[in-house]
Amino acid sequence: MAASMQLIKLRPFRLHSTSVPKHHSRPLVIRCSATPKSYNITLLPGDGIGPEVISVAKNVLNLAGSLEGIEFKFKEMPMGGAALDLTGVPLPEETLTTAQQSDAVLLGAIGGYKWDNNEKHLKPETGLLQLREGLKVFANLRPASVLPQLVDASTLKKEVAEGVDLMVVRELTGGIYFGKPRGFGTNENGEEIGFNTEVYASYEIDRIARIAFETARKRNGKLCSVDKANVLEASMFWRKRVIAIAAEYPDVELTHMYVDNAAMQLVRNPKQFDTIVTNNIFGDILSDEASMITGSIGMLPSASLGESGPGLFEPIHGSAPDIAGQDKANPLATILSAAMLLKYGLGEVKAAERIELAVLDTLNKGFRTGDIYSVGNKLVGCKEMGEEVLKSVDTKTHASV
Ligand SMILES: NC(=O)C1=CN([C@@H]2O[C@H](COP(=O)(O)OP(=O)(O)OC[C@H]3O[C@@H](n4cnc5c(N)ncnc54)[C@H](O)[C@@H]3O)[C@@H](O)[C@H]2O)C=CC1
Ligand SMILES: CC(C)CC(=O)C(=O)O
Ligand SMILES: [Mg+2]
Repeated sequence: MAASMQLIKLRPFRLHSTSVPKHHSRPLVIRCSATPKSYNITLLPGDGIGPEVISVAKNVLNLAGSLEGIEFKFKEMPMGGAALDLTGVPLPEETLTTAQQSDAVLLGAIGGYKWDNNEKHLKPETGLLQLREGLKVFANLRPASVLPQLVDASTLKKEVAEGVDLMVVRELTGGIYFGKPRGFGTNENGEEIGFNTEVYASYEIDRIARIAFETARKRNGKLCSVDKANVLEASMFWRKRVIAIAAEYPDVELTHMYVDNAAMQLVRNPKQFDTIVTNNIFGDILSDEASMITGSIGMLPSASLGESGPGLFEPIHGSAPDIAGQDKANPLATILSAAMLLKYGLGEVKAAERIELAVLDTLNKGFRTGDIYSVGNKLVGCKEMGEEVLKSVDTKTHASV
């Protein structure tokens, strides 16, 4: 297989400042690799399948690193429901401080049935929002590409799915998930209500728009901004700011689409899209939708980056309580998140590519977890999939895949 078939079609970059220079033609490179290389990684396994996929991804990260002369010091901290049970809060101060002081953070997933319906208490999900806010990781990159090995796992017809290669750039620390006022109350008729607020300031839109334009420029120069500017003032403002920032990127073709149409177009003709930029909630929803084009939500990794400090890397899926503890989870999304950690978080591109190639090799050999299984392949569990990827990390190089 050609070495050019990258899982993640974007050169590494680090988000430097809100004022990215005009017509920036070089990748915003991270740190130079100095020897000996040692990195502190905070591991946040969380809940449900989180610990299962983190345990596998940690081993893969460790091996890929060691083969490239990199040492990792891992520190595992409680987060989400596990932390709520242990400490009474979903993001203990020590967890946040450890994460902030590390070189990168790898998260499994949080949440589950056990903590549903506890309106009075903090939810595991509150901890995740606090973590993203605490790390100031406003830019969430969610690549979604259909691998040739998994075309038959896509929910779409072969000819529609083949070759899909998208990047969703999701704003991660603003919008309705963070807007105030929020809460429960009563309306003027005395009826109970729940309410949230969608609010975006210009600096929040400008900085994510610049990241999206930079991303599109490094890919194929096409950016689609998804909003609901026909109805929502926050979206009208979003569109106005994206258009203003577009003046800095005359080489990038900008289009706009309403989110309802985008949801439909994604499954009608996904190849019309390359880079999509959108707000927190629309990006959350559209990336889950895009995952099924690629075969499974168990395949999609993500990188959340800020202007400085450690990045947060996590699969886009949740804690999957329906399959937790059964060794059924697909660990590839988390393994690929570890590759993104190496590439975008640490600038360790070679080690990242080792992981990407190992994933492709494992799929080439026919290993499949249940979510991406098709007849003729070998059905494996989370652990065995991890072991197979480990074997491939050990043996595969660019030349041999
Ligand atoms: N970043 C995070 O930690 C996230 C946490 N959540 C939380 O996770 C809990 C469950 O949420 P759901 O809506 O059920 O979403 P989910 O993503 O956990 O699961 C949705 C469906 O996808 C399947 N699935 C997810 N990951 C998989 C994997 N790696 N391999 C195979 N199948 C997989 C699940 O079995 C389930 O059928 C909730 O408490 C939710 O708030 C949801 C999304 C993100
Ligand atoms: C669990 C939520 C806080 C967010 C979510 O679903 C996501 O980021 O994908
Ligand atoms: Mg989500």
